[in-house]
Amino acid sequence: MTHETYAEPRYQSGFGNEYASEALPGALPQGRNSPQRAPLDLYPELLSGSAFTAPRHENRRSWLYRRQPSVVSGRYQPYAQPHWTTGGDRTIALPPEPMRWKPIPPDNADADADFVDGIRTLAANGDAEAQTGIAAHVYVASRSMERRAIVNADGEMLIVPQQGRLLITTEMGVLDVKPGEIALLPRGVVFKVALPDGLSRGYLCENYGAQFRLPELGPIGSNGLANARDFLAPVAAFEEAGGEYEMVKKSSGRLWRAPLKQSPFNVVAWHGNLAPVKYDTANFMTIGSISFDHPDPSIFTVLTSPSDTPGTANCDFVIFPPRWLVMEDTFRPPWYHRNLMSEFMGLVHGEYDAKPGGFKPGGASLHNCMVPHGPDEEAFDKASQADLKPQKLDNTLAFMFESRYRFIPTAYALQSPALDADYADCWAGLKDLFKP
Ligand SMILES: O=C(O)Cc1cc(O)ccc1O
Ligand SMILES: [Fe+2]
Repeated sequence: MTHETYAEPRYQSGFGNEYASEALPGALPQGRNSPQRAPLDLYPELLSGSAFTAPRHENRRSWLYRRQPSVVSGRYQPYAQPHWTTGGDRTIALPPEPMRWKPIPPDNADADADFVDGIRTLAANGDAEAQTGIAAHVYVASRSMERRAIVNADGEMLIVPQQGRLLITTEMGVLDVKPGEIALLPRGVVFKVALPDGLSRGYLCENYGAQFRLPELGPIGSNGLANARDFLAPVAAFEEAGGEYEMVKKSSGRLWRAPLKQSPFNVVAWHGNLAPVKYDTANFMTIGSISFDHPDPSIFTVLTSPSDTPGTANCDFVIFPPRWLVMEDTFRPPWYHRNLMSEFMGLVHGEYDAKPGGFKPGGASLHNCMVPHGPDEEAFDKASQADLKPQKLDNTLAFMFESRYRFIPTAYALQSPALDADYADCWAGLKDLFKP
C-alpha cells in the first residue's frame, strides 16, 4: 500500500450489499468469477462467511483476486497469548451479583504490546465450536503490527475503540477507525492494526454465532437507527513491499503462528457482500419517548446477532449515544430491573446516566441473567427530584453487548485489581421512602 492509501483510506457505502473494487483497472473479471486465467494472472479465491446454502438474505461471500492464494503458507506452531480465551469457562464459580471493573487493564496500561498481544478477555459465553455466544475483551496496545497479521477462524470481531485511532489493514483494504466509530471484521478476514496515536485501548466483541446484521425496524419503518448507507467498506488496496510476514491464526480457541514469504495483503480486486466495515455512531438516528416512560433499550440496537429463538439474540450491540430526554412525569434514567438477557457494558467517553459516579471510560460492568441492577443512589436522587425540562444528554457514549447467554468472567477479570469490590455499595444507600 502506498503512504497515501494509509493517510486517506477510501470507502464504498452500504451494509451487506454487493460491493466491487479494483486497486488496478481491469483486475476484476467481468461476467464470471473464475475465468480460466483471471485478469493480470491473479488467483481467484472465494471467502464464504455463510454456508453455501444459507438463505439468500443471510448469504455472505466475496471473491478475492490475489497474487497468491491464502493456502500458500509456512507451517503453524502454537502461539502463546494466554489472556485471549474462548467461550464460557464452566469451572469458574460465577458470582450471582452485579460486577464492575475500573478502566482495564491497569497492569499493562503502558505495555509494549501490539493489538494481538494486548487483548484481555474479561468475560465470555457459549462455545466457538458450537457457533454460539460471544467474548467481551478489552485491548491495550502501544505497538503497531508491522509485518504481522491475524486471522480469526472462531468468530467475527466487533471493535469499539475507546482511546486512539486504529488503522486496520485488511485483505479488502484499509479502515481508519477513531473512538466513536466501530469496526466489524468478518470471521476469516486477515487484518493487522496500526496505532497512529500510540497507546490505544478499547473493547472487542468476538462473536462465535450468527453474523451481526442490522435489526428489523418493525413499526419504526424503512429508515432510522443505523442506516445501511452509513456503513463503509474499504476499496481494494494491496501492499507492494515484498518480504516475510508472520500470520497469527486463532482457531478452535487456540492461537498459532506461521511464517509467510509474502504479505497476505495481496488482494488486487474483490467483489461480494462479505466485507469489513466501519460505522460512525454519530450517524445513529436515535429514537426515544416523546411522551412518557423510559423505553426498552432495544431501540438503541445498532447490530444484532440472532440466535435460533426469534427475538432472543445471541448478541445485540446497543449504544447509548447523545440524545434529548423530554418525557413528562417520568423517571428518566433506566428503571430498576432484572432481565433474562445478560448485559456487558462499556463506556467510550463521558458519563452514563444510570451511573454518574463509578462507571468510567475504559471500565466495564456485567449484569447477568436475573441480576438486579439500575441507577445508583446519586442517579436516583437526581432523577426523582429533577425539574423535567427537555434535557440533552450530551458528550456521552456507552454501549452494551447483550446476550441470551450468561457471561462468565475470566480468572483474569476476577483477579484483576480493576475489579470494583465496592460496586454494590452504589445502591446500599437507597432508603425505604414508603409513606403509607
Ligand atoms: O442496565 C443498563 O444500564 C442498561 C439498560 C439501559 C436501559 O435504558 C434500560 C435497560 C437496561 O438494561
Ligand atoms: Fe440493564
